[in-house]
Amino acid sequence: MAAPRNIVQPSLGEAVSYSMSLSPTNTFHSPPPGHGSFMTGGFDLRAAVKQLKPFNTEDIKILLLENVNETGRDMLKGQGYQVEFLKTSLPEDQLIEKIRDVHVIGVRSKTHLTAKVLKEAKNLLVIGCFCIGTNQVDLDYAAKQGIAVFNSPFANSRSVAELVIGEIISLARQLGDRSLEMHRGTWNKVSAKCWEIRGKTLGIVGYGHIGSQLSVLAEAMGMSVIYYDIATLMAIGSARQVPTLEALLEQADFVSLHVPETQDTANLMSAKQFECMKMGSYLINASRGTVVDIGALVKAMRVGRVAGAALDVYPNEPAANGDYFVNNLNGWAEDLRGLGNVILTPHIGGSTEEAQRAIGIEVASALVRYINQGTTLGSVNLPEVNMRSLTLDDHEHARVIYIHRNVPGVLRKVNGILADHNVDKQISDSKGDIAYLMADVSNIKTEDIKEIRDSLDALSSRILTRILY
Ligand SMILES: NC(=O)C1=CN([C@@H]2O[C@H](COP(=O)(O)OP(=O)(O)OC[C@H]3O[C@@H](n4cnc5c(N)ncnc54)[C@H](O)[C@@H]3O)[C@@H](O)[C@H]2O)C=CC1
Ligand SMILES: O=C(O)C(=O)COP(=O)(O)O
Repeated sequence: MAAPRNIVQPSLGEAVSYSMSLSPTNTFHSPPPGHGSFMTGGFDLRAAVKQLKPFNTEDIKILLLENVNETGRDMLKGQGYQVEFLKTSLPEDQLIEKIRDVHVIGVRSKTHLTAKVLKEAKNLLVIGCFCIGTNQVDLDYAAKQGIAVFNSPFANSRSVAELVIGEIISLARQLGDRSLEMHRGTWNKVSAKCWEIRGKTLGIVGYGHIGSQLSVLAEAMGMSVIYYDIATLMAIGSARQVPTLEALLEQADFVSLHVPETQDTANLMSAKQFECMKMGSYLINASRGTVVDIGALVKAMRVGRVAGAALDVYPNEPAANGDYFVNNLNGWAEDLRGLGNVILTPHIGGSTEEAQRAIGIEVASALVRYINQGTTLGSVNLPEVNMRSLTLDDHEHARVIYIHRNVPGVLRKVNGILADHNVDKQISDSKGDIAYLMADVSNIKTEDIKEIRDSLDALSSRILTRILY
């Protein structure tokens, strides 16, 4: 395990603690519980974050990859941070080179922040996933380094659900093929094996944010909805949960996958599962490429078990736009391209103006709150800790943040260090092996801050110490 770290000023190349002063004009108030949206219960997070204006924000270096929306970019730049923006992801060697220098990185689904990459990120405080999925980040490793990870849990769910509705109709009517034929100059008017979707059964695998949203839209189109999920979940409308994946596959005319990428969902749809599907049924995958065994899908289509498929996601997606589908997918790409009624899209499920704008605001807001206030609300890998804002009209206040291993006796030691100071408020929580403590201390002198920091740094439980003042 890498040595514990303070926040390092990268230009110095040596480990020095990072401190941040907060402007007396700061009027930010922490959001109420029920986070997750930038507008929560009448609380306008965008307006609140706008008012945050800490000193020295220009010391914070941020790298934004994969064309993060300008709403997010603008919000971060508005804080005074140094923001470098790239439209694409980066190959691993270039990513490692760049990540060494930054305090914050913003990515989408293509950038793999593995333990190997994060090991080099000595200054990294926080990762923003400007998307739903967080499978591209080694969340455990990040937590063990005291690096918080935030995402946007549902800002693009509707966009994905709408795309799937479009694909269900497109597959049922063979729209992709008819359009391609017309582009090539061929008029081919057919009705054989073209269907209405009204009255057909949609089987949704994974009934979370996207699956349940899709359920509502599909019922409105006259479909019957069944779903399979590892959790027992409340059915929306007239939808019905079925006990097994096989039960769903045996009944559904259309199967749509909405599970996360996990060990359990790898090749969830393989030869055995395709055999359970109804003859002439359809498959849609807008979840993750690893969920479907492409070779097995091709074979199931060749024997007519699957009459059409729409794929938005693939194993090993490329870092940038360009040639991809040649000699890819373990050699199955050519087969897939040669099949009729297959809709192939380049991972565009969440790519709408609405979704990207909302994600930009939501994730950038979480980053600003974390950088400036230490608030972990919405973090996917650290305990969620929220404390009302620092008292900002008095410079003799400091916020102590101590991320540590969750072992016995830490609070006694930390409170021993803080014992002679005036602790206004304090909160601590843990998630597995990692614990997060915040304490606001008043009437404190600069030399006291250094002493507190040095003492906390000396504790064997320490992962990361930050002091904001
Ligand atoms: N194509 C695209 O552009 C997009 C793709 N996605 C993908 O869609 C996935 C789902 O997104 P959400 O609905 O927001 O996630 P969610 O977390 O709200 O729902 C996922 C559901 O899958 C269930 N699940 C997990 N493992 C399962 C298994 N082995 N079998 C059956 N059910 C299982 C969970 O219990 C949960 O109810 C994301 O993880 C992401 O990978 C998300 C957004 C855009
Ligand atoms: O939100 C997600 O998980 C997605 O799959 C969308 O990814 P993207 O932001 O388009 O790289």
